[in-house]
Amino acid sequence: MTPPGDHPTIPTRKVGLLLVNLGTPDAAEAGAVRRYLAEFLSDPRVIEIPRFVWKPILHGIILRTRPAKSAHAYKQVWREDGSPLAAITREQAAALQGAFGPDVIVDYAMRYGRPALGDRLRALKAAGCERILIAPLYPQYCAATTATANDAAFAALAQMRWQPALRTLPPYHDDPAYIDALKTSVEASLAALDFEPQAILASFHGMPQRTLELGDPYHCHCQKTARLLSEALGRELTITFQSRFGRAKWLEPATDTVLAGLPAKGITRIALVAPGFSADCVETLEELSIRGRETFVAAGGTDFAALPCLNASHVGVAMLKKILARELAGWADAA
Ligand SMILES: C=CC1=C(C)c2cc3[nH]c(cc4nc(cc5[nH]c(cc1n2)c(C)c5CCC(=O)O)C(CCC(=O)O)=C4C)c(C)c3C=C
Ligand SMILES: [Fe+2]
Ligand SMILES: [Fe+2]
Repeated sequence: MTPPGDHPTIPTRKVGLLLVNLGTPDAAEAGAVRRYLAEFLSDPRVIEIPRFVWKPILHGIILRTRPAKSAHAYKQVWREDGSPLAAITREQAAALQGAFGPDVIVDYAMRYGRPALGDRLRALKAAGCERILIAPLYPQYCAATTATANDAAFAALAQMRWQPALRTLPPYHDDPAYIDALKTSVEASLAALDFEPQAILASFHGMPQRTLELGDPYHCHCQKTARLLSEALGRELTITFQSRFGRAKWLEPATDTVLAGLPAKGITRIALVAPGFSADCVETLEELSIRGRETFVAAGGTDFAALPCLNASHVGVAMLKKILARELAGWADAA
């Protein structure tokens, strides 16, 4: 039977896989950084204080002072193809295209900035995806990252008459495939160094201490990843938390404080790994690799190496393929 003229077109059935990362400015310029920070830091999942207290601070102080400082940081790590975080996430999506068979369309989005999560979700739906796996690429669950990415996906669905079925990637902080990929990557990076580190630091993005008390599992997930990675490597790891923001108490010990204190304890040769970041970004390339090194050397350190994240490396992509294939089970078989 021919459908009536106003009947919606029904595209071929597909499955969508949307990789999601935090977000990043469109350019390493104060204006673009201000737009990005305004969106990011207005998210109540990120800043958990009453809006009437936070808004004047954000608009009266932070957005007047921070963009220029952050733009300077972004300028130092910016690539020809854009922000490292967006460029690497794009590479990860490209490397996974076709990995789950011809009926799975792989795309990527940013929670803040572009490509916008809602836009890419609607594009997958328009391409015929009746089932979509949202994959926030955060190994350790955190309300400020994982939950807000999922919130944005559900908010986009709330606007749809004909919704796709949705799955979300659970945290993978203790997944053997993830720990194994980290171990392989860290061992290869260590083998390429021209010095023998006396200590390895595992630096995770920090969070306000209060979020731990409110029940966020992030701190425990970081501890477990570090313990499992340390066991896999057969050597001790010192866990630290970086990127402190604002005046509240954040998780400790702080990466910069530890870096400044190690040489006085006779530790002058170190390697630093950032297992919580699935892609290198301003927080690893500028805060750790550039400023972290400066802090360590100024305190008397002699040898410093910030190891690369898993990124779109062979082991990194193989790990993503494994954990994503499991979440796509019943929807699509890995090719
Ligand atoms: C209160 C502020 C912040 C919280 C909470 C927070 C949590 C959090 N962030 C990441 C991962 C990333 N953060 C990145 C940048 C970044 N983070 C904050 C603040 C908070 N993050 C700011 C202000 C910025 C921007 C950079 C700057 O101005 O210093 C990035 C990199 C983005 C990029 O463009 O490269 C990532 C990735 C996690 C995992 C997390 C909670 C666990
Ligand atoms: Fe952050
Ligand atoms: Fe930072």
